[in-house]
Amino acid sequence: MLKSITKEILLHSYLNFRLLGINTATMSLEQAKQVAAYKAVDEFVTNDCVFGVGSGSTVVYAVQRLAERVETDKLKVICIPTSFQAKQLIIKHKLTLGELETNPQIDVTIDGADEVDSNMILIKGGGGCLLQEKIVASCSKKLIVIADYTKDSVKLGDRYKKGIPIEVVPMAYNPIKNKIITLFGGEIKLRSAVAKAGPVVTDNGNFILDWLFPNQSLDWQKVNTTIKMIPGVVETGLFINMCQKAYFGQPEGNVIERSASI
Ligand SMILES: O=C(CO)[C@H](O)[C@H](O)COP(=O)(O)O
Repeated sequence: MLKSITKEILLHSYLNFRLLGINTATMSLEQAKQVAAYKAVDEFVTNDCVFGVGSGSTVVYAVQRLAERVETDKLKVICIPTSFQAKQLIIKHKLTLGELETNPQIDVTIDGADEVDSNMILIKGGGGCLLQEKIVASCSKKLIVIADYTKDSVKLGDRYKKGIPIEVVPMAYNPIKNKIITLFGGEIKLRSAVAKAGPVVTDNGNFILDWLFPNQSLDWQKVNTTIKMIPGVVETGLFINMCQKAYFGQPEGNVIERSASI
């Protein structure tokens, strides 16, 4: 039943995209995000659960699906946001908004990713929400990633070319930048805002550095710990040993799954 509903929704989306004149490549990417999101919600969201809501464009589909399930299946779900965007999505869909103060233990968080390597190490923070995303993930029994096929890689940096986002306290951005380059090499850019002059300011009032790391094999656990020890670094976009399962939506509409080895 659920499968046929999902198929029908996808067919409608396809026809709508065609009518709106959106090209097939765009349609495929959006369709890929949607199928991954719907599958994850259908498999992991249960009645009476506390649900972590990730950030980004793929999560929009997950929240849409959650709202449908809450309505049709009368599910009781408390939603914990990972960003301003996630909070707005929860409010828009009239879902129950919670917070870590009252719900410190989350059953499952569904979030997007910029890249997922073969060891289930994630790069996150392309949308600048890495700090709250990592806090919420760390309070979750399960972190499930939803992504389109372009995020699926063997080695970090194979697919995502914008580097590892690092959230930093504004006054320290320049020394942190120099320290990371001295320690590991590569190049670092202070992320610039698009519709504002100057840098991106995160939901937490910080800056984001994007570290274009050198193309060599790195011990990510060690890299993450070392960077986090630099005074002024708030959080990195490296998510290591946090994600149990990833769903990659494919252009043809199917979903490829990857699980962490335990
Ligand atoms: O980490 C994130 C935001 O900080 C997002 O989850 C990541 O950027 C993926 O976004 P999208 O689903 O739009 O591709």
